Amino acid sequence: MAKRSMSLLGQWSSRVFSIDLDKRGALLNFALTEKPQQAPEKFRNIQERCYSVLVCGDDRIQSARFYFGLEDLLRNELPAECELLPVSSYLPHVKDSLIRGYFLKDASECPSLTRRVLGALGLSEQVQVCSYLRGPDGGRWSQQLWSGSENQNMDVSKTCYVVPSEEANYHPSVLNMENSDVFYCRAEACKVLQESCDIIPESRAVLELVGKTDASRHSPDFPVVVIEGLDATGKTTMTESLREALGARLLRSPPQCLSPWRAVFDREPPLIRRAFYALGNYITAEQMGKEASQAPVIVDRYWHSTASYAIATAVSGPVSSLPPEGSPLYRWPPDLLQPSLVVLLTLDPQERKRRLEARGQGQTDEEQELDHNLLFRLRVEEAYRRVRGPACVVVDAGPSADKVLQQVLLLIKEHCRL
Ligand SMILES: Nc1ncnc2c1ncn2[C@@H]1O[C@H](COP(=O)(O)OP(=O)(O)OP(=O)(O)O)[C@@H](O)[C@H]1O
Ligand SMILES: Nc1ccn([C@@H]2O[C@H](COP(=O)(O)O)[C@@H](O)[C@H]2O)c(=O)n1
Repeated sequence: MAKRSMSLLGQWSSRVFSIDLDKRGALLNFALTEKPQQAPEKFRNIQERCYSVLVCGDDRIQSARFYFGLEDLLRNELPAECELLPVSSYLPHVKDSLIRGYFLKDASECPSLTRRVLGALGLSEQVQVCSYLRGPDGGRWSQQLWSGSENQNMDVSKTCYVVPSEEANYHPSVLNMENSDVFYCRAEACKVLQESCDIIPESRAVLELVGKTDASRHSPDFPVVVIEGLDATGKTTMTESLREALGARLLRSPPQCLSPWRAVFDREPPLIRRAFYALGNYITAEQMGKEASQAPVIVDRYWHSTASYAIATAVSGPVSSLPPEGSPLYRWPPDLLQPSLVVLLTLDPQERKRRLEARGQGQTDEEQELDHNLLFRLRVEEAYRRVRGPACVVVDAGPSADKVLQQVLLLIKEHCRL
């Protein structure tokens, strides 16, 4: 079978498959071998009819969009008794080797419907379907790669056996984060939007706004202070108070000029959405450079937000599934202007919820996720603390607005020449 995706799949039998059993970090890992083997103990209670659907087309924009819509597509087409679990397949320690998809446990009365749906999917350029069979003794599990023919024939030459695999000491998504979730230079983020111009015409308008000058080495005359934090931690209150107290200019990232297109990019998969926010920082940086030649500048969100949300969303589970502290994934993009000080406002979750409710505004999907998923909130906050260049200074935003303001003013006095 000469499916174009085989180049991406690499050596089939060297791959590890990692099934995300829940959002709490329970990963079931298995590898493949060409010799028949007993199945891992953990697989004994998985029912007979299982499949994996991996998205592995060569066009990264199309693949990202296809994967983004795949869960809905499968839920709409498959019998309701099919359980869907996110699955990643990767070559251990090989950067950019990760392929995503879904692992499917079919408990329906109608196996032929499931096979028909998967057979049709397998014809697509973007998808690789496998089924898993229990051997006659019940102990062996084999994986068959589908040939992609209309009859859902299996390519028997691609049969492999499932064996347990060691748990990786980081989440598999870490392998593909650079230039998929986090962009460490303007050119890489621009490339994504350039590649998406045909399907997202708004990309052109964004690219036109991104300047080309490298202001990173220019040291502004006045201090630039960034205020970061989860939603409702008091960033707006703080940035407006600081503007008044210091006679400062107030900027935000993403900048106002991107507002008309933000909702469009918020509906796109991480690859495109994160590239948009990365570019927002470069536009804000240009504004910072100009404004800081005349007065102090206060910025509501900047690089720490972009990197932390992206990293924390790409992995699942507890804080330990984040890239380890000191990982280059927490570095500052060398071509992005560095602020003089970054303050991270933190808040007890209950108080944050109380303030959100008191404010009574609608929540974005990601805000709702923060509410429902304490682990996600913890990951974002920990990622904030790990980003370097400069590292953030953590301030408890629990006390009264005036007390928190006084504390931040003190920090500005300590860290910046005014
Ligand atoms: N120190 C404080 N004590 C009590 N309430 C506060 C304090 N700071 C801000 N608030 C209130 O909490 C709510 C959220 O604050 P604010 O809008 O400044 O947060 P934010 O971080 O900018 O939120 P978002 O990122 O969602 O826009 C507002 O109603 C604000 O008046
Ligand atoms: N510099 C930034 C700013 C924001 N984001 C993303 O936007 C969401 C939060 O924005 P709010 O307007 O609600 O404060 C957050 O989910 C981030 O994903 C970003 O990436 N970079």
